[in-house]
Formats: sequence, C-alpha cells, structure tokens
Amino acid sequence: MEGALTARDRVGIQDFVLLDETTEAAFLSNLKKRFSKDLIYTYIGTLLVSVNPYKELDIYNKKQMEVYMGVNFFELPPHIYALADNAYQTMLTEYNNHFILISGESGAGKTEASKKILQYYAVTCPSTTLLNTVRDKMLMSNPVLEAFGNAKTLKNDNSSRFGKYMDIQFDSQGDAVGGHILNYLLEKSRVVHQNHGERNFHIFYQLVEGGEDDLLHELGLEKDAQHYNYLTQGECAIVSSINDRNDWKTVKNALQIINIDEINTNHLFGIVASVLHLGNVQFDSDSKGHALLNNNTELRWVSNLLGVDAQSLQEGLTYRKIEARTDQVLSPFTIDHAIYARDALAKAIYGQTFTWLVNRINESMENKDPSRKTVIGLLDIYGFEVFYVNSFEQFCINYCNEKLQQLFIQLTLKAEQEEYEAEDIEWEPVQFFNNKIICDLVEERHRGIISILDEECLRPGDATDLTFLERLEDKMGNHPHFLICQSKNAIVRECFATVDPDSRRRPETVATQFKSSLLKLTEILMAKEAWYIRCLKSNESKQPGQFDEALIRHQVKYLGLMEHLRVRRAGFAYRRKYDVFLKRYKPLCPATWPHWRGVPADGVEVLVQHLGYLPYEYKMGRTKIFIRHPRTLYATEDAYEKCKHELATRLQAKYKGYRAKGEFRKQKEAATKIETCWRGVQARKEREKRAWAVKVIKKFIKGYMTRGQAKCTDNSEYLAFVRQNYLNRLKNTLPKTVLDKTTWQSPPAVLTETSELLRKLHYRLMVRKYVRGITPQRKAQFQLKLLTSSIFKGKKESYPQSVAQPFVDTRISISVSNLTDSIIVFHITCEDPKQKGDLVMQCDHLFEFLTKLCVIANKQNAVKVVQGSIKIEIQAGKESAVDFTTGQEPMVYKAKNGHLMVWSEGKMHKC
Ligand SMILES: Nc1ncnc2c1ncn2[C@@H]1O[C@H](COP(=O)(O)OP(=O)(O)OP(=O)(O)O)[C@@H](O)[C@H]1O
Repeated sequence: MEGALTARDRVGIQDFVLLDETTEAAFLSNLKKRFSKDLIYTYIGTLLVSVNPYKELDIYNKKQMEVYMGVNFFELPPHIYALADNAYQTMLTEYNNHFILISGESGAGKTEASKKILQYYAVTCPSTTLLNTVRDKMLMSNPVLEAFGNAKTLKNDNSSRFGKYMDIQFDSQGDAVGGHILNYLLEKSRVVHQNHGERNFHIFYQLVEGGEDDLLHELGLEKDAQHYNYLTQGECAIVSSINDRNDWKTVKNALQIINIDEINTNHLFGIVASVLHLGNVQFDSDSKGHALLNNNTELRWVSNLLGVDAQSLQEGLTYRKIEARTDQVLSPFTIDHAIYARDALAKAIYGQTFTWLVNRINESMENKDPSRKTVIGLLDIYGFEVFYVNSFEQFCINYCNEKLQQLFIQLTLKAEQEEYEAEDIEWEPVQFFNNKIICDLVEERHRGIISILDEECLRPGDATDLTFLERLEDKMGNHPHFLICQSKNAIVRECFATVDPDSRRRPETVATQFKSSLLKLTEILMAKEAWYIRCLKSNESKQPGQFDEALIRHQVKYLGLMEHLRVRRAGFAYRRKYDVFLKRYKPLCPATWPHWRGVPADGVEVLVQHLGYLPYEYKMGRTKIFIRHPRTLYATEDAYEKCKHELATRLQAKYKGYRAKGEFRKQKEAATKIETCWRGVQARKEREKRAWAVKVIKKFIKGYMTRGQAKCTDNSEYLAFVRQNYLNRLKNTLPKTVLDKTTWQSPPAVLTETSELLRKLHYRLMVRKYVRGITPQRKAQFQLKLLTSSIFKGKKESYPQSVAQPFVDTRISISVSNLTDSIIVFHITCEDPKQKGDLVMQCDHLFEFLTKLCVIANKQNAVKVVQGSIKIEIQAGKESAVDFTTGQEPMVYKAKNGHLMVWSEGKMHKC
C-alpha cells in the first residue's frame, strides 16, 4: 500500500509515517519539496498538515470534491476533503460524534480550512430544498461572523479575533440538518485600540465605505473612515487586499439569509454607528480637572442610536456612582477615567452585540427535530500569538492553545502510550513535552495565574497592573514556565469593566469565565472522536511560494508534530476492540462467518491467521487488536469491501427473489380480489337485469291484460309496444300493388281505426304513384275500358272477363272495296282456332255506318279501301279472301276456290 501511495504522489512522501527517517530535517525537507510543487497537504497518519500557500490553488472545485467522496483515506493524495469525508463516513458507519480541531498560528489558514470543510459538506451531503436553506445559513454565517469578529492584523489581513466552535448536525441519512456555534473571547479591546498596521473589526469599515448614503445619513455617519478615532489608530483604514464595499453587500445579503429582519438589521447598524460616535466623544475639563461633557453632538447621536437617555449617558461617562448602604454618591471622573469609561462602554456594547449575533445565527440554524443527531464539530480557534506588547487577549489566546495542546496530547500521545501499557503491548516509549504544567500554571485553583488575578480583583484597595505583577512574582516567581512578566496587561481594567451595575456581587472575572468556557469546551471535545488539521504559516510576509524554514521549524516544534510522528511510527496505526473488529471482518473467514461462538479474541486470532497476517504486523492486546501498518488494514478493508459486494449481491438476489415472491403474492391477491369484485359486479348486474326483466314482463302481462281498456298507466307501455310492433310489421309487409288487397296486416284491436286510415292512405299513395306513372296510351286504354264498363258492367255477363283483356288497336280493322258493293269486312284478330274469323257484312248505309264508326272511334284512318281482293281469316290461321268484281248484277257467292265472290250492282248477301 505504501508503495502504491508513493507512486501515486510522486513529489516527496504523502504520509510522514512512511518517511525513512524521523528527523526534523527530513520532515522539513519533505514538506518543502511538496510545498514547492503546490502540494500543501501531507499526512501524519490521519492528521493533516497544511501549509498556507498564500495563493489560490485549483484544488477546491466541485470536481475535486466528487473525487474524494466516499474514497478510502489513503487512496488519493492528501487533501482536506479526504479528512472531511473520512470523518463524515466514520460518523455515518459508527454513528458517533466527531470534531475536527484546526490549529496553527494566526494566518496559518485555519479559517480557510474550516470554510473548505463546510463547503465540502454543503456540496457533497444529500440535500433537499429545506436542507439547502440550512446549508445556506451555515455558509452565510461565515461572512457575518467574519465582518463582526475578524480584523486586519499584522499577521493576517482577515484574522479571526474570536474562537469559534461550530457543530454541524447530521441525521441518520447523513443530511446536514442544523448547526450550532459557540464563540470564545472576542478581542473587544480592538474596538477602541488598534496597533500600528492593524484595523478595527471589518464591519466598521464596511459600513462607512459601503453603506448607502441614506443609511449613513440616518446614522449620522460620514463616508470617510478617517473621520473616526476608533478606525484610524492603526493608520491603515484602507487596505488594498480588502474590498470593504463588496464585503458590505455580501454581509447585508448574508444577514437576510440568516433571518435577521430589517428592524434588527437597522438596530445592528445603529449600534455599530453608535460605537463610532462614542469613539469621537471628547471631554473638556473643569478647573478641578473633572471631565465635562456639554451638549455633545456625538453623544446625542449615541443616545439616539442606542435609545438611551442622553442625560444618564452623560452622567455615566463623567461620574462614578458610589453606593453606600442607602445613599448614592456621584463622584466626578477625571478625563482619563472618562475616556476609560467611554471605551469600556464601546467594548461592552460591541461585545454584547457580537454575542447577540451568534445567538441569532444559532436560532436560524437550529434543528427542532428531536430525533437523535450525530455531529461533526469544527474548532477554529485562534493560534498562538506573541507580540512585542502582549495584552490580556494574548494571554487568553495562548492559554487556550495550551489547553488544546493538552487535549491533543491526552487524546493522541499520552492516550496512545497509556493504551499500549494498559493493553500490555510492547513498544518503545516516545518522549514528549507534556504541557500540563503550563495549563496548571494558568488555571490551578488558588495557585494559578487566574486565581491570583481573581484575588487581586476582589482585594480592597487599588488594584493595578503593578500590584498584580508583584503578587504573581511573589507567588510563582520560581515557576520554570512563568512567562508573563513582560505583559503591560489590561487585565485589571478589563475585569472591572464587566461589573454588572445592578448587582452587588462582583461577577466572575473575564479570565475565570474564559477558563470555565474552555473547560466546557474540553468536555465537549473529549466526548467526541478527534481529527486534526495542523496549519503552518509558510512565511510572515504573506507571499506565495516562500517557504520560511526557520518559521516552519518553529511551528512544527511547538505543534508537537515530530512527537506525533514518532508515536505514530513507533506504534500501531490501527486498533479496535476484538468484538468490533470481529463483527466487521468476520465474513472474510469461513470459521467466523456467520457466527463465532467462542471468545472474540480467539475469533480475531483465527480470522487474522486466515487472512495471512504476519506476526510483526499485529499484536493482540488485552481487549484490542493492534495493527502496525495502514497497508495491512487496507488490504483487509479491501477484502472486506469485495466480500461485502459479493454478500450484497447474494443478499440482493435473495431480497429480489423475496420481493418478487412478495410482489407475485400481492398480484395474486389483487387478482383474486379483482375477480371477486368483478364477479360481484357481474352478479349484481345480472340480478338487476333479471329484476328489470321481471318488472318488464309483469308490466307486459298487465298491459296485455288491459290492452282493451282505455290508455292507462298499466297498459300505456304495452300499447306503445304493440303500436310500435304493429307499425314495424306493417312497414315490412306493405302491399306492393294497388291490386293487392290481401297482404295488409290485421291490426290489434286498439289500432283498428288507425290501420284502416293507414291502409287507405297507403292505397291512395299507391294509386297516386300508379296514376303518375301511367303512359298516355295506357290512359287511353283505361278510358276505353271505362267506357266499356259504363256500357257493359252489370249488363253483360261476360263483361268481367273482358276487363283484364287489354284493348289493342290492331285487333279490329275495316276494309271495303273500291267498287259499288256494300260489303264491309271487319278483320278481327282471334287466337282461338275454334272461333269464327273475320266478319264480312253487307250494309246498305255503308258510308253512314262507317263514317259514324270512325267518328265514334275517333279514327279516320280505320277504314281501308281495297281494290280487287280483301284477305280474310275464316278461323285463326285459316286464310281466305273476298274477291270483288263488277258484273251485271250484284251478287255474292262462294267461289270454287273457297273465296267469297262479290259482284257489284247486285243484291247484298250475308256471310
Ligand atoms: N488553502 C489556502 N489556499 C489559499 N490561500 C490560503 C489558504 N489558507 C489560507 N490562505 C490565505 O491565508 C490567509 C489567512 O488565512 P486564515 O484567515 O485562514 O488564517 P487563520 O489561521 O484563520 O488566522 P487567524 O488565526 O488570524 O484567524 C487567508 O486570508 C488566505 O489569503
């Protein structure tokens, strides 16, 4: 594994544990080699060493974050994301709390590191709209806190002037659901005084430089930092590396996101402005040297902005109120005292406002869901500070660092050695400097610096820096680590400044408060699993690419990195309780899977034998197994991952089968249910249909029975049915010809009359149609027939048979000769051979007869006048002729050829 790691990161060694030698020179050389190639992160085991590059590196983008998500710690080059991810993953798998301690001196990169971790969680943790709001609030708390709590110092243009511990709360899914911030000791003295080259807190400059004209007008401020005493002492109000105007916009937006409403925002800026006005309050003195404050504009602004009575404010700044039993005596201040009171008020106002702000941020990030959360705490605490002149703040800051170093020693070095001893593990003890002695020097009850300070504050009489120093020298002058003699401290002044005016009891001194809060912090941290980031400052001049070896060596030393490395190398990289180890890795050995029935230690022994651990790679302690190198553990972890996948596949298959079965069962049940339902529906329908049918039939029967009655409710439907039915039948069987008198459907009784009407209508219609379709010839025929009828109907018996016989024009024609005879031949067409044929008759009034005949028949061409002979038919198909001739006397006779001979001028004969 180490080989692979070295190959992966070709510049230097990415984990100091893998260095060939553990000298300081080798350590620094490796650090420098990597720094020169912008590899600012290196591990000591799981501790991350970071060197401030003082330039933007392209290693903090989303892509990089994704690369580190869920990847084993040593799988990729060292990165702050790897540590953040590992803490997160461990929290999820072990369901416990963690904290990441980021330490290093001012300007080493702690705040940047904590921001990077927060951003990593913001991007990589699962999110929802709701969670995004929480996430935004967490991210946006930074610019607000930085504006009010950070300032430009000589060491860092954006130095945190307060300690910050932030808990990020996660639910069991790993979603970031809330947060909480604890703040420690804001450097309030900066409000009223800044060293040369330093600035007040950023917010003052942001407001003056970036504030909108209206707002500045309302607050009575000038748009010029030089106008304010509190902003100009460092003589660097404007700094090229800081863009106050842009930062102003960011802060205003951030205030909105963390739910600070407009009213509170206005109050907040009013307070910031009031501090600036306070700084400009100047005092006169009377003849006795007492401070005077008459009709001061700045004071009026302060009273206005803070909403306090101007008179009381004026009294508070120029008089001390002494309470003696029942009386109150006002003792006037000298100018110095008045200035001190003014500054104390400014610091107190600002300090309280900062605490208020942190509380608001906490309210906005609070997660109200009571279910259990795990947390990852981020501790970004000010680093060691040593100035030429060190004040109370430096004392507290350095005490805090000593305390955290103590915690680090306890949790790593000392605990490590003690654990080996407790577990009976052979190893070579590593010498380290235990700074407990320094912590005791500061905090020990009755004997420590803080206790002496408290006593000094309570002692009657005037307490001054000098009297305190005398006490200290008296009590601990011989202590090997008494370090404080150079301090022109503001401790006493600071303590008295916090006296609560309404309380007769003296409050705890700030130092004691700070000590208590540090003890609480230590308790919070002790209950969690620790991860460390040690930030190193690469150079004092904030230059990119500069590796100041002496400066870095110094930091490596006081941060105890070499000792940590030696402990890591001498010791074992990993240890776990037998039962925990066995529980995790038991699937890797058939003898331990799925259950090991014996003692866990024996199970672990069997397991590691099966895995082929070599004797020097591990040690069995009393309750834990100790594994020397990370590679052994990672090989095991890799095997576990593989096996887990196989197991997962098997489980998945089983689960899928189970799910499929379940699904099938469900479907079957559903099908049965649907079927039952469907059947029910069908049966119901069937029942309804039958009920309906019964009703209909009943109605039908009733209707049938009452069909003869007048229409009533009982028979109305039946009658309608009958009517409908009859009309339908009738429609389909209507007579097709007028002559068809038989086909008409006989109607039900109720429709007799209707039927008759319809019948008549129908026949009339047919007749009309028939008449319209009749030809003129046929019409003439009918007229003839009509005539025949009028003549013969009822008179002549054979008439009816004649009706069907159509009259034809060709059946009768008349012929006469051209001679003088009076013979008329009627040609009559006849098919019956038994019937007589044409009629030959003699008529004396031939002309009259035939003419009248023609008139009657309206046929003038009906008579043919023939010469010689007229052909006749004696019978059907039997022809003969009438031959005409002239003779002396008219005669008619049958000639020998069978023809009828007619001589003109003779007597007429009947044939
Ligand atoms: N990882 C980094 N990449 C680039 N620049 C960085 C990085 N870390 C720190 N810096 C630079 O160093 C400056 C100081 O860093 P930072 O404010 O984090 O220091 P600090 O340790 O928190 O100091 P203090 O204790 O004074 O608050 C930053 O403003 C930034 O310019």
